This record gives sequence, structure tokens and C-alpha cells, in this order.
Amino acid sequence: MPPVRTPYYLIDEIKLQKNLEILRFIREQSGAKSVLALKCFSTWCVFDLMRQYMDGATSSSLFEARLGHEKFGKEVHAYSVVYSADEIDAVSQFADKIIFNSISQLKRFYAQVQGMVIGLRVNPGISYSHFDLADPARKCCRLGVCSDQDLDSVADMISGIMFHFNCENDDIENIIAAIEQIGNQYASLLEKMTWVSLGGGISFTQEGYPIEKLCKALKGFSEKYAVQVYLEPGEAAISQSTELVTTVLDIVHNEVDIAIVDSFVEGHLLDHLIYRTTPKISFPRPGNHRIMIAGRSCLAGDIFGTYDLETKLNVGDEIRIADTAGYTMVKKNWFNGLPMPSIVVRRLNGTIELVRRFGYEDFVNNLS
Ligand SMILES: Cc1ncc(COP(=O)(O)O)c(C=O)c1O
Ligand SMILES: NCCCCNCC[C@H](N)C(=O)O
Repeated sequence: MPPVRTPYYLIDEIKLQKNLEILRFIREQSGAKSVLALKCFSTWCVFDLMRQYMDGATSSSLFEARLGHEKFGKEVHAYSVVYSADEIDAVSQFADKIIFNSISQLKRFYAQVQGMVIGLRVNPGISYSHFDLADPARKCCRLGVCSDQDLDSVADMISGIMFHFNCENDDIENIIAAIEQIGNQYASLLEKMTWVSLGGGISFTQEGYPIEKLCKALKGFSEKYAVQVYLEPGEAAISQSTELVTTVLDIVHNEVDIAIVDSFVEGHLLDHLIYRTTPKISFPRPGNHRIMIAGRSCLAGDIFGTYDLETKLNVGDEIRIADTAGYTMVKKNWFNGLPMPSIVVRRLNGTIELVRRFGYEDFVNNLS
């Protein structure tokens, strides 16, 4: 295949498979099933691989539920912060499980969703998150039924509960304590359920994570309450599998050297702008040459970061941004009309496949 023109997202199936093997291990050791959180990653060209290791997908909207049904298969969980009346019938065509966010939505649509497995999101009021924006236990949170509301009165209407209370939680002791606390807090309700989802946000594919301890906690919970446990990994499933490959288009100087690349943060790495985090560079390697790397959009603060690299950068050099699968490709946009990164996959057998290239037609059709 001829060299692919940058920018492009490069998904490496071997790296992806490393995460998927961990999911398989968790399933074997604890019995917990995993459904992919499509909100984090919906790049379906690698679903053939992911499907072999995961039990299905979970969605946050009608379109994601449809994507799960059409492109992932297996189990499709449909959760949405709120459903409009006209979405309910459609969602029931694509999903086998529907999870309501509130008691009012559950009661309103209960008759319409007979035949589906019905669940409710419950907010245990505890969480782990470094970001207020993504903290499910933030003040006045609208996500899930809070414990002081009347859950007992609707227990007979549902067979399962979804708790999503973590964001990038790599603290095993914290998660073990939280699982135990949730068990104690909802024991009588859990005894009436057949399944419980513990949501996403657990960093169990991070290097050195004590997976056996997690498996023990999951298995213990599952056995104690006689429920099928689900996990909803987004980030953990695809972490470290993907790079954004860019090229330096210009070098300018204003107190510091600044390399301007053929990509930009707001359009191609939006999550970093939202959460004020700095992406890591996977190529060139670290060294002594300090340079600011910036994007090509009109935004003054369109800056990836300042890095110390092993080589002095020149126009035409390649720069790879690390870990750009989660909450990245799903959020890419056409701001400034700038070229959209292609999607490239390095398959398990080493073949490089250009899966999708975007052009002017895609930009035009994005609006009308
Ligand atoms: C209900 C639910 N499940 C799963 C996830 C996936 O979380 P993560 O990507 O952190 O694993 C999220 C994140 O928003 C979520 O809201
Ligand atoms: N990398 C910066 C933080 C990412 C937060 N992820 C947001 C989604 C999350 N799963 C949530 O629950 O909101």
C-alpha cells in the first residue's frame, strides 16, 4: 500500500488485542461480562476483532444502539439519560436491554418496552473521578436514581440495575470498597435482581493493574447477590491502541520554537481541550530538544503541549500523538474545514489498511 497521507488515526490491532485478552481473563476468572461503551469508541472497522472478546455493546442514544446492533452484534444494552417518546419503539428494535435513567421514564415507557430486559440506572452517591465534569456523584447530578428516592416501589418492574460511578479509576482498594458499599447499601434490592452493571471507568488494562484482585471482588459480588455482573468498559478496552499520525507543516518562533502540524486539538483531540490534559507524544522519543507542538486551526490556544524530544524537528517530520482512540475519534469535527484524519488499521497479521479517507464531500454533507 502507498504511504498514507497524514493526518490519520492508526489503530493497532495487536495493541488492542492486549486489552481484549484482559477482558477475556476477567470474564473467565470472575464471570463478569463486558459490553463496549460505544460513546467512547465506535470505530467499527475493528469490531470483528473486539466481538471475539466482548459480550456486546452499550449505548447512550438510539443511533449508538443501532450501531451496536448492526456493527457489533451480540448483546446490545440501551441506556440513555432521557428517551423521547418516538425513540422508544425504535430502540426496542435494536437493543435487548433497556436501562432507564429515572423512575419517571421507567413508568412512562414501561408498557411499551415489554419483551425487553428492563433496568434502571441507580446513582449510589459515591464516585471516583479526577474531573468534576465527569464526576457521577457531583452535586445535583441528574445521572441515575438517587438512593433517597423510592426504588423499592419499582423493583418489580426491573430485573437489573446499572451503577456507573467511576472515571479512570486505577485504585483497586477504592473499587473494592465501593463494590462492597454498593452491596451493603442496596442489598435488599439486589436480591431481587438478576443482573447488575457496574458501568465503566475502571482502568484495569493499565500496566501493573492487580486484575486478580478485581476479579475476586467481582466474583464475590456476583455470588453474594446471585446476579450476572456486567462491566461497560470504554477507555479500558481501547486504551493505548491508537496513535494520531501527523506531519510538521511549519516551524515558527516566538520566544520558543513552535512546530505547527497538519492536525489540531479542537477537531482531532477534543477531549484533551475539554479536560485540560496534555497528550503524550509516542514519536519522536523523549530527548533534549524542547519544542511546542501546535495545531493548524485559528484558535490561539490550539496547542498540543511543549515537549523535550530526541530530534530537532523540521518541516516534513512525522509526529505521533499517543493514545488517541477513546473519546477522540467519536468527537472529531470539521471546525475550520480542516482535513479530517483518515482511519488506518494495522491488522493482526501486520497488514496496513486504509479504511476510510474523508474529503470535501464529507465536510459539505456535514451541514446543509
Ligand atoms: C454509563 C456509562 N458506562 C460506561 C462508560 C464508559 O466509561 P469509560 O470509558 O471511562 O470506561 C461511561 C462513560 O461515560 C458511562 O457513562
Ligand atoms: N481523559 C480525560 C477524562 C476523560 C473522561 N471520560 C469521560 C467519560 C466518562 N466515562 C464519564 O463517565 O463521563
